[in-house]
Amino acid sequence: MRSFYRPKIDLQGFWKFKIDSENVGEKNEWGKGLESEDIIYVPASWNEQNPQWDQFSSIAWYQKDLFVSSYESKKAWIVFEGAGYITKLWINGEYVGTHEGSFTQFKFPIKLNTNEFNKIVVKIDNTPSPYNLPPAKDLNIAAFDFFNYGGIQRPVYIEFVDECHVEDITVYTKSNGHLKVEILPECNQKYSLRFKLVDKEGKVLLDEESSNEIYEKDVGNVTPWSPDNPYLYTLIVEIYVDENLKDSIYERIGFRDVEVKNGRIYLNGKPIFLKGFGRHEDFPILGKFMYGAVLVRDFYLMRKIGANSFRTSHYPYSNEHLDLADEMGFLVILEPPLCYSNISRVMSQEEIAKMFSDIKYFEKVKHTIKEMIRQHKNRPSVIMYSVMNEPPSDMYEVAEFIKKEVKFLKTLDSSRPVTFASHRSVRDLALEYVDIISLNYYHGWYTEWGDIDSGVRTVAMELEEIHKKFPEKPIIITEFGADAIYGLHSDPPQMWSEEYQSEMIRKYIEALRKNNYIVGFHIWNFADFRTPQNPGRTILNRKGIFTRDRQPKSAAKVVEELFKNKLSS
Ligand SMILES: Cc1cc(=O)oc2cc(O[C@@H]3O[C@H](C(=O)O)[C@@H](O)[C@H](O)[C@H]3O)ccc12
Repeated sequence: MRSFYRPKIDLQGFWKFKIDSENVGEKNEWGKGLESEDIIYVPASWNEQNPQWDQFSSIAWYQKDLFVSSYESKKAWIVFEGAGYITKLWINGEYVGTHEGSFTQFKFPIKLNTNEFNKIVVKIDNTPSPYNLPPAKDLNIAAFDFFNYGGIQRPVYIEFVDECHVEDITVYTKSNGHLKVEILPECNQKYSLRFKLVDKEGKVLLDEESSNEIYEKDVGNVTPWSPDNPYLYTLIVEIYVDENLKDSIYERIGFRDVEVKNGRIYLNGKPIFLKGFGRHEDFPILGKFMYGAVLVRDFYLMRKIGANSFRTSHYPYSNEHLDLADEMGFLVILEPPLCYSNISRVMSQEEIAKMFSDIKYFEKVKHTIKEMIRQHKNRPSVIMYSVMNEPPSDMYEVAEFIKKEVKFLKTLDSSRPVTFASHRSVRDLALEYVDIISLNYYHGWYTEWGDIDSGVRTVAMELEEIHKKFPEKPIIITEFGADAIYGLHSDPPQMWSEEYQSEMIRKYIEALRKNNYIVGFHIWNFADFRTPQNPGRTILNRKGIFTRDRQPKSAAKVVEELFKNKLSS
């Protein structure tokens, strides 16, 4: 939800910074102000801004001093689009609140002093823990294969609103022009609402008043949203008291339907085939902040190659990231920060069973999923949810957790299909709980290494077995790929060479595309990205078909040919 109307102070820029390795800041009342000469830029992860902070994954403090002249009778809140892992806030020495989780937006109501400087002090605790989402033991022993960047990593700003305002809206659309909007107003006075729908050319299609918090309308002849024509409308909701405008918010919406039937995924009544990538938010020096220009380059590269889709592996991406998916017509599988690929490095089997049976852990997961859906539910690009990545779901306790999680998610949003990315193949006990089966395969890399043909045969056999068991469910290959060091060549193709990566991707797609129950291929990964240090990684995971600075490896041409000529749309 965005607004052209609410006054806003962007807190992007240089902040005071102080490392607190011993966690003494709270005891010494650093919330009242920091003594430090260190400077940091927001938004961006702290790690690569100074080599001394690179391997630092503990506690650090930020401070911004802000002169506020006046903000009349408005309410103020501070919005963090993403910071963490644990964020604590003080304003002028007063503790305000705490938030857990790095990848979802949150806000705190705040009181600012006028005609003087206000001290905004933030404590970030990015200490890895097995109970974090996602779990880790330390910087290099994590259940996930991406670097544990920390800090205020996404935009942060102060927004001013009237006491009477729109707190949230939920939008449902259909490709035939049906529109339903649920409003959550916060207002102690008698109010009225106004709904406006404006098309791309600026033509006002609707302008209606209503006192009802549910607004439903057949708009009529709309242009549906699709990857070929990602047509967006602007929906504006205004709230009035005695004819006086109190708040105005907007959403960019698309009219589209998603359905799973007859073993396929349908968008606006037509079967779709997903061609794309698992991605990461990762860029040199910025860490987990994706600068808008980098996103634009990424999306043009994906478009050039013929991709139409990606998964937000392995956490919900930033607002700007998904704004661009809406604007440029990419189909998104939205995933919460639940990634368990290497969980056995972090905890024992008994500990895993205990964690997944723990009601407190489930409550934490529910809370994060709620935040993720609230933030991204109105996006036309989001066509399905992946509830987690690579859980050890050959264990009964984990499969039961997934069953509960899927059920919970559907109570929040039943309009989109649900999946999870499995790497347990035929041994997975949770495939029955999802609408679409998603499988990650690395035969030819982690197993049958050096022998792509044998790897592909194994995958083909396992797929047949899974399809026989669930003949009605569409299957997406959500991960497959091989590391390639840019500039390393080998004839014949050998592991880590550009040729091996190209061959692996080509052979997987050529062999498996014949199975008509497969409805998508996502290559792992779009670009190289930073990982924890371990003997299997050379600072980066090199499975990108682009380098970390977005230059193409040989595989990029191969993928373009496959996506454009060998796979249907
Ligand atoms: C050691 C290992 C074996 C295996 O068969 O699969 C596998 C998968 C792993 O994680 C997933 O794959 C990507 C990768 O390894 O390149 C990760 O980057 C991704 O986040 C994971 O979904 C890790 C290790 C193994």
